[in-house]
Amino acid sequence: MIILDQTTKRYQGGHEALRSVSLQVEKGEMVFLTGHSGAGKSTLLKLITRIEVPTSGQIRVNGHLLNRMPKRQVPFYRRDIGMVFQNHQLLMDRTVFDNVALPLRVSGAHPDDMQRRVRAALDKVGLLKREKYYPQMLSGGEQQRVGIARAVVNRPTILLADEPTGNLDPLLSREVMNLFAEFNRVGTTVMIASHDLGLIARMPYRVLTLREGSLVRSSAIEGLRNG
Ligand SMILES: Nc1ncnc2c1ncn2[C@@H]1O[C@H](COP(=O)(O)OP(=O)(O)OP(=O)(O)O)[C@@H](O)[C@H]1O
Repeated sequence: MIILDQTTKRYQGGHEALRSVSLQVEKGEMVFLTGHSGAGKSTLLKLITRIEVPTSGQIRVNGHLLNRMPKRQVPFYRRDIGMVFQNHQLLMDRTVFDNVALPLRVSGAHPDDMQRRVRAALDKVGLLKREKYYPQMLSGGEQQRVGIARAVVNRPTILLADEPTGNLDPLLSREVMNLFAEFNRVGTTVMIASHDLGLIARMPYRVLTLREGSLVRSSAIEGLRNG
């Protein structure tokens, strides 16, 4: 579960990226996070991954109070969170297998275990036959799916994505969103920051909307659908 309680984030220089945001995402829920460019979506995801810390207010994730988490505990905490980026941030000189294996190498997994888990993750995103390919040999949609496999290889309970369909055409965007929905169906909590209102409106999930750092709406999307 993700809980923000009157969370404010002011960056150095004084810009208030988030203003007293309170929200709760239930365990096993899938939500979209939307808002204009600069509204604070990435900042919110960075607070949840503990890349940034709030200036005031609290964040609690899976029972951990992030404000008070000692630095040495952060890598362990992050193993339970998968992160997907718009530009997927794959290593272009490594194979698909090695890219997906990266988080397991960092956490010191046993080689046998690594192989099994990388293949399981690639299987889930439909890329089992591409493990020996290099990223540039794949389409944009496939590259994004490698990024998703890497994010889930540690079997995180929370999956976060920052504009994961930003570079994809509508069909591939839909495929990628459906993939997130599949991970959600088996129990993963999913939060996706996205500008793609058309796509979001077609999916049955709660939408959190930020405007200039404030949460302006947290609702089901009936209005959007009917409108
Ligand atoms: N490290 C930083 N230092 C100072 N200001 C920052 C920093 N990171 C973000 N900001 C500012 O905070 C505000 C919110 O940024 P953020 O990246 O969270 O927005 P966003 O909603 O994700 O935008 P986009 O959709 O364009 O990615 C912006 O005004 C941005 O310029």
